[in-house]
Amino acid sequence: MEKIAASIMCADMLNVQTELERLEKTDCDLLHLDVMDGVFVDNLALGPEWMASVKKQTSLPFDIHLATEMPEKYVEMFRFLKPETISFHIEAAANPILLIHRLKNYGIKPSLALNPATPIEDILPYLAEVDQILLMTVPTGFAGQAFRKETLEKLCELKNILAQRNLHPLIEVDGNINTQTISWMKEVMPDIFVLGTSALFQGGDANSYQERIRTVRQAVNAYKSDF
Ligand SMILES: O=C(CO)[C@H](O)[C@H](O)COP(=O)(O)O
Repeated sequence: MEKIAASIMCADMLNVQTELERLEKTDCDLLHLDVMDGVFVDNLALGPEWMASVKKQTSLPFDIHLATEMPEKYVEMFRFLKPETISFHIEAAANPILLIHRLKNYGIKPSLALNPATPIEDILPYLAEVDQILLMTVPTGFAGQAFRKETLEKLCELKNILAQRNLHPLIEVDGNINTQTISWMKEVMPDIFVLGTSALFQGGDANSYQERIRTVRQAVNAYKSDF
């Protein structure tokens, strides 16, 4: 079954404990945590001490996205949190294969993050080595951006390549994911949907998180059954 991840950088940062309690009451599968270094992207987000406090308040597995230069350094900084997955950007890694193997040795699933501007060819040599591919559907860095429609072609191409090579890393999509943008993916359904401001944390009644997640799941199931 497809998984839902909640992107915590989009939550109400002045009420994180309450936000986590609300998420605990939903059937969300993962907590997506973006690390931004102000260099790889023009934004700063989420440090290890803060994540350690979050970990004490939630049972949701961590899905960390390193939107950073030098992911090798950040893997060392964040591995004590025992995340399920760490995604890093191929262009930022000094030696991707070494980092993939190091993550595996640490018991963390390696994932490659792909920005809309990064060609798919850049990750092809590593597809057989990773558990996940984080396909960014907006340029990494900021919540609340518009969906980049050209990433749909990339999703399609990636699915085809994986099928041709009989490889099965999970495909995670992140950036303006909601029922409308999911409808555009119906022919090439990804495996994990990261929900941020667009489908989950936008204003309104925060008690309806479960309802919003249910709506997304229903959309995924409905579009899947169309194909
Ligand atoms: O990766 C991110 C930003 O780079 C966020 O996880 C993502 O943008 C959240 O979703 P939304 O676009 O709906 O705010």
